[in-house]
Amino acid sequence: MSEQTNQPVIGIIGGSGLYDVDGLEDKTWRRVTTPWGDPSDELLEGRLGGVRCVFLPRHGRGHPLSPTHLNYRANIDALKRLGCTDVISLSAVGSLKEELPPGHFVIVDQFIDRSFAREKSFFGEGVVAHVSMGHPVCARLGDALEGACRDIGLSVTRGGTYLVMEGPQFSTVAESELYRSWGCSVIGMTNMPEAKLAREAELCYATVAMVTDYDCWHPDHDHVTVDMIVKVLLQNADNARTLVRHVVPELGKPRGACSAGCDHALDHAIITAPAKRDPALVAKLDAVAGRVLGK
Ligand SMILES: CSC[C@H]1O[C@H](OP(=O)(O)O)[C@H](O)[C@@H]1O
Ligand SMILES: Nc1ncnc2[nH]cnc12
Repeated sequence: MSEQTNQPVIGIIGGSGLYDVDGLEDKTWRRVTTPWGDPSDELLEGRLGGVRCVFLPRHGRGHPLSPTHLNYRANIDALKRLGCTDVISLSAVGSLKEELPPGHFVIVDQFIDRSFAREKSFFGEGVVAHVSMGHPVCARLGDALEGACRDIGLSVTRGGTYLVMEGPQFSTVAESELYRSWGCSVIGMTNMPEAKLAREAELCYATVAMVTDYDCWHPDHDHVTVDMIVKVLLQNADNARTLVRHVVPELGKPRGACSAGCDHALDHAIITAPAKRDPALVAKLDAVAGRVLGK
């Protein structure tokens, strides 16, 4: 029999417009410190349908943090440190395809990372690791999210590529058209390096990309503005909260090891010989890689 994850714990990262979740029992905001610095905010712990979950507002409550200035490593470490096994990313995105209108949800399955001003790995000098990113999204989580969206009647597409831009400015028309020519479905500023770090931390990760606008390429729609995004976000955020209430009890059922292998991503990733490892970095990796490095 496969290894049991007896008690899955569901992490939820709320993006723009999502600074809390409702329906949580026994909830407390908890400050978490990590070796990588401070996460975006306190983390909200509680239970949904008896399942433990942990919510983190990606940009902090009141949205003080821009995509470039998020401490992605601290956010993922904090979720792992609190015992999360699965992470759902809820993110506002622009649409790069006609058939993905505002209000539509996309369970993306690929990313193109064009961010460039961020710390992208927990590893480095003293402990070098290369994890596989061929399939950056946990298909098991994606299945559950797709099923839950359909159950509650949301308009959803399974699969698609999320282009991660650095921002904070929105794209030029030439950039938007370039990403369209690459076949990308949606554009946003936050899901990388988040997904890479989740993989390094052996967390199952999947994104619900919630379309707010048509970016700037569509001849019949105004170019994206924050005002435009916020208007659509309110409805998207309500739908996302319903989705969370629906999917968390499902994901919290006891299960075997992740069928997609996310929880063993470090099995063959670390190349630095034990004798050459930097003890200070090994210590910082206690939550993220304690399973393979020893606590
Ligand atoms: C406020 S609109 C632009 C902002 O919204 C998205 O963030 P998130 O993924 O956290 O919802 C987008 O990536 C930008 O950061
Ligand atoms: N058009 C867009 N570009 C980048 N990030 C976004 N988030 C929401 N809409 C966006």
